[in-house]
Parts: sequence; structure tokens; C-alpha cells
Amino acid sequence: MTETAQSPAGPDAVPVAGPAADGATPPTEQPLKVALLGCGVVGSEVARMLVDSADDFTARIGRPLELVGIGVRRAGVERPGIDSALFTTDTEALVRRGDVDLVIEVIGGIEPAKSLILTAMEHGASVVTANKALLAEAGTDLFSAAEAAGVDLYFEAAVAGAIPIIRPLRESLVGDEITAVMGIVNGTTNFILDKMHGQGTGYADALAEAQALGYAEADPTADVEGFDAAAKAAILAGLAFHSRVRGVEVHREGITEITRSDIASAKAMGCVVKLLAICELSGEGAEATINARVHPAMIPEDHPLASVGGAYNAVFVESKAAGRLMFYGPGAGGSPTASAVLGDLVTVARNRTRHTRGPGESTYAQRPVHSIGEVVTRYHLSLEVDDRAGVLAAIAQCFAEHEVSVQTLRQVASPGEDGEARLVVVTHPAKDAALAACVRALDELPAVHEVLSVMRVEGL
Ligand SMILES: NC(=O)c1ccc[n+]([C@@H]2O[C@H](COP(=O)([O-])OP(=O)(O)OC[C@H]3O[C@@H](n4cnc5c(N)ncnc54)[C@H](O)[C@@H]3O)[C@@H](O)[C@H]2O)c1
Ligand SMILES: N[C@@H](CCO)C(=O)O
Ligand code: NA
Repeated sequence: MTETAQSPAGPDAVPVAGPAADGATPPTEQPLKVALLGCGVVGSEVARMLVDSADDFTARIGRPLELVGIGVRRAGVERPGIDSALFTTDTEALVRRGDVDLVIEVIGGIEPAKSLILTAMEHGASVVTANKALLAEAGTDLFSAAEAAGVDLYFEAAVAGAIPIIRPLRESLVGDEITAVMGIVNGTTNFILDKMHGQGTGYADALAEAQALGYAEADPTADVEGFDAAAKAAILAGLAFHSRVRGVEVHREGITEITRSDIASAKAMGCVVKLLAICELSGEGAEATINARVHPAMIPEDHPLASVGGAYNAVFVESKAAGRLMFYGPGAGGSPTASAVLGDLVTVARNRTRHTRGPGESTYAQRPVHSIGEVVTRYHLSLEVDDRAGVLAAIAQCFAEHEVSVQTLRQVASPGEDGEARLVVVTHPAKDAALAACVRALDELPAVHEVLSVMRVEGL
């Protein structure tokens, strides 16, 4: 931690920069003015780190940063370690000042975040945001506004928190051809599934523990129903395949229906259940289309993503020249997310100091996103059926009629009534549409009491 110098910029500015660190060139230019929008979990950590590491930022950028205001919803609330003189509820005025160089948006949600970012850009500020929901819904509007205003838009924190994944896709791997991105990009759901697998906890108890530890929000819908992961998948697919992909185009299934029995079935197959975000190219060359989906899946215990425990995230990237790469680390939390935000802030500050800009949106390939019905995966099904002669044949016939090839079929002890049996079926790769039609037909067979679960199997 370093001491900060007095502000040269008047009462509404806090100096976040002091003299350059020993051995570094002292700054010769005026400070870059920074406005922070939002002072919650991420914003408060960003504000503290801006002050604590001010001298290092000055040395790394070659100019001091000066925090000139923090937009908040309620100004009267004390935030430890943050100068309350900076708080303003007039966020609109903050982004309209005209002298702000860099705006950090960590309010979240669509509005007012979107309008504030657009106004900030119109007034000449480069923007750093952690807002995956906004990028997945209106990324193109933001990129167009950044282009028109000649400013930067950076968003490393929007996907997988502290893990560098946006910059690798946008810059480091831009000379290669990415064919697939598969990841665990939601820490809350990974924590819940890990608890269910490791300690046999039921879904409701695991969720309550995630909430008690502060991973899951009071309203956990965005996490457990897969909306958060789908927004991240849209961002990853767009970057990987140089196309526009919106959150609503990503097929989404959450984890609320996962039962102890699903976890036990996965274990019996040597698998674990993970909520995966999968972005793949199907087909070759100009004809290739994008498949982007978020759903729970069984993956083998020796798959690199299987060992990602607790609230950690990991993203697996496959590209033609580099092969397979894996990025792993903390995907959430105030200080890890602030690390990504501040990495972006230093980068856009350097760009501004050198009168240059980082990359804009790359959507030249314009690949369409195809429907989930076309996606080919293996499936694990579990069925409660009559335990009598001829039932297996009827079920096998149903799979055959729908062109779904069965890899294994097991009968396991049924916890139900006498005369009932539980069947566990694993298929060869099949189209989602074919499998869905097969499941509907199975449901109508008199011998099938219930289709208990249907889950995709990946990475076999
Ligand atoms: N928390 C994480 O682990 C994490 C990780 C990666 C990305 N993100 C993203 O970072 C952003 C912020 O997340 P967070 O966890 O800090 O949320 P948060 O709810 O803790 O903080 C948001 C803050 O914005 C304030 N706010 C709301 N409306 C406002 C307005 N109109 N003007 C000014 N302030 C307003 C809220 O009062 C709150 O203090 C979101 O986009 C989120 O998706 C969060
Ligand atoms: N709620 C998210 C963190 C923000 O991206 C998670 O649980 O991973
Ligand atoms: Na990241």
C-alpha cells in the first residue's frame, strides 16, 4: 500500500495518484479523470484499490489517475475506506461532465447502465464495464457508440471474473481459428453442484449454503436458471467466432431440476454434473454455424473441467493452431472482479495516453446461431418402467424409430413399488430434436411410468 498525494483538482476529486514509484519516470502529464458508476460488491473494491495502488498505477500508465466521482443510489451510506465526498446520486451529471476520461460501470442490469455508458461515450470517455447482461443484450449498440466516439470499450470482468479470457480471445488468439469454447462460467451453480456431488447435499440445502456464503443472491434466478451463464456464453461465442450473438440466442437450461438421483447416476458412470457454457462451430468454412448453449451435463471425472470445484470458474478453448488451452481461477467476488476491471482501466488509460485505441467489435464472419434441435450430443436417460417381459424390446424399438442409437442400457434396483424397474440408458451422439421426439414417445408408452431425467453427456 502506498500513500496518496493531495488532489490538484478541487474538492470533488480524490487524488488516486502520488509521486511515481522509485526508479519510474515521474508523470509529466495531467491526471486522467475517472468516474465510477456503482459502489456495491465490485465498485467498492475498485474504489479502494484505485486509492491503495495509486502510485503503481501512475508508474504503469505514465500519468496519474484521479477519481472524480462515484455514482451511487444512496449517497448517505458510509463505505469503509472510500471518501464519501466523492458520492453523488446524479450519475447522469457525472457522465456528462465532459472532462472525464474513463468511466467504470459496475451498476449492472440494462438501464440506467446502458444510457449512462452511451452518454459517457458521447462525452468522450472510454468505458470499462463488468456488465455481461448488458453486453449480451446490447453489445452492438455499445460497440457502435464506442466506434462513433473514438473511445475504448473493455469488459474483461464480464466473463469469468478475474480470469483473463476476453483479452485472450480478442487479442492473443485473434491470429488463430477458434473451433470451440467450453466452460464453467458461473461460480454459484458450480458451488451448488460441487456440494451435491461431494457431500450428497440436496439442491435446496446447497443453494441455501451458497446464499449464506454470499455466492448466490437473495434472488438466485439469474445464476440457477442459467441466465448469467447464457449472457457469458453469448459474449464468448461472439468473440470466438467473429459474429454477433445475443443472450436470447443461447439455448439455456438451469440446475433447479437436478436431483440427488441424477448425481448418483453420474457417479455410477464415473462422471460429475456441471453447468456448462458451450460454444462450437458446426460445419466448415463459410457454411459453418454457431451452436451456443448452457445446460447441465455429465462429464467424465478425468475431464479437465471436472476438477473445477467450489465457486471457481474455468474456460476450455480449442483452436486450430494452438490446440487446447484452459483458463482457470476465481470467477466472482469483489476483489477478483476488481482485478479484471482495473486491468482494463490501466489498459484504456495507456491507450488514451498514447492516443490509440484497443480493438473494436469483430463481427465480419456473421455466422448464424443454429437452433438447439440441430445440436448433436450423447444423452443419459433414466426411466421408471414396468418390470416384465417385452418392456425392454418396446423401449429399444422406440429409440430405433427415432434414430437414436443406444450405447448402454442398464437395469438398476428401483426404489419404487414391486413390479417396477429403473432403466438407465446412455445414447450415442444424437440430434437434440430426435432425442426430444423420442422422449415424448417414451412418455406415451404404457410400460413407461415416468421419464425421470434426461441429461446431456459431454466430453466422452
Ligand atoms: N459480484 C461479482 O462477483 C461479479 C463478478 C463479475 C461481474 N460482476 C458484474 O459487476 C456488476 C456489479 O456487480 P456487483 O456484484 O458489484 O453488484 P452490486 O449489486 O453489489 O452493486 C451494484 C451497485 O450499483 C448500485 N446502483 C444501482 N442502481 C444505481 C444507479 N442508478 N446509480 C448508481 N448506483 C446504482 C447499487 O446500489 C449497488 O450498490 C454487475 O454487472 C455484475 O454482473 C459482478
Ligand atoms: N453470479 C456470478 C458472478 C458474476 O458473474 C457467479 O456466480 O459466477
Ligand atoms: Na474475465
